[in-house]
Amino acid sequence: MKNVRKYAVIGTGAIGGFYGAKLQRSGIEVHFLLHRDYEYVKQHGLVIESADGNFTLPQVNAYNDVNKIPACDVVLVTLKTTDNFLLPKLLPNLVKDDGVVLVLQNGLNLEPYVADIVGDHRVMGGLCFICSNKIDNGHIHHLDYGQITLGDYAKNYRACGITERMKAIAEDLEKAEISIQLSSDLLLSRWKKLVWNIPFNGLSVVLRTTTDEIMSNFYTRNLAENLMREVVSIASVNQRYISSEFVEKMLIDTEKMKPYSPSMKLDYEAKRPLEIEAIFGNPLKVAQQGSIKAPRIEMIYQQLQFLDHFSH
Ligand SMILES: NC(=O)C1=CN([C@@H]2O[C@H](COP(=O)(O)OP(=O)(O)OC[C@H]3O[C@@H](n4cnc5c(N)ncnc54)[C@H](OP(=O)(O)O)[C@@H]3O)[C@@H](O)[C@H]2O)C=CC1
Ligand SMILES: CC(C)(CO)C(=O)C(=O)O
Repeated sequence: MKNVRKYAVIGTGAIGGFYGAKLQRSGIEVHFLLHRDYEYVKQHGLVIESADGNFTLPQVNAYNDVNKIPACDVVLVTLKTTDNFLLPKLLPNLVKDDGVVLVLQNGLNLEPYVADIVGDHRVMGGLCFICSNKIDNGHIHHLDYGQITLGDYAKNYRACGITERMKAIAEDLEKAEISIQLSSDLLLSRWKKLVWNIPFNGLSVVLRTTTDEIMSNFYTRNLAENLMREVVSIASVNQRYISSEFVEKMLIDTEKMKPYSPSMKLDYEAKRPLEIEAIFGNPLKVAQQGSIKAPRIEMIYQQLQFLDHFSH
């Protein structure tokens, strides 16, 4: 991988717009693929209203055709996972031979899907701990947090330690004032994130509520904890082991969080498709493979399917 890296952002929304804009602000060359607000962003650029300080980029490299973007060293995938069916068309010519596709989405088994398109050696994953929303054309509202946990990918999610290319990308992101943690085991990090996303993304939609209300009620706090424990038992099918202390910490951290609507709740309110398969369906497939019972997750999966079917 070269010393000076060129980035592409596939999906200039809440997280792609935010991280991409920070990278460009730090002096890195970034190319943004846009969708409905392409004309607007081409003319006016991006506005980032952020808890870390507001800033504007009056000019960005905006595209509505992936074929016009030059081949890049790092391609950030920041579409909703419900749009991942687009990736076989978007990725092959965009990533350089020695480049990587960095999958920044929520969910499980996203990297193997991308690896089938670009090869196992050109994939990396990242877990975003950020509260952000795209509120208008070219306008991102970043509310809180922002750290990315980066992990390299190898076939079947073999843990690959801290690689040189991870360090190189982390350096770019840190220079752009994005906080980074390096994970030596991407699959373990994905399961740990699901310990949070499965209860809170699911319950906030099904119960039309926010994290603080879930945590303040005896019954829903218990339900969240039991959902977390189901996630932990499914992870063991992948030989990834998560301690009870980790579950406890997640609960305590969530209690301390400002009241929040997770990304799936924002999607539901905006009548956008819900990321059910990536966050619930794929973990449930692993449960099935390992003959693990996860009745609460399964029920939320079924309820979400119902809500998603009638909401857009
Ligand atoms: N938002 C958050 O705080 C967090 C999000 N995540 C995860 O990050 C991922 C991205 O989520 P988020 O940023 O919120 O999603 P957004 O919906 O804000 O962003 C996705 C972007 O993809 C664009 N897009 C859709 N179709 C196309 C297309 N055909 N070509 C080009 N661009 C397209 C959309 O454009 P348009 O709107 O014009 O269609 C939109 O701007 C998800 O997996 C989510 O779970 C993880 C942690 C926190
Ligand atoms: C954990 C959280 C809230 C952001 O870090 C998230 O993943 C989401 O909103 O889906």
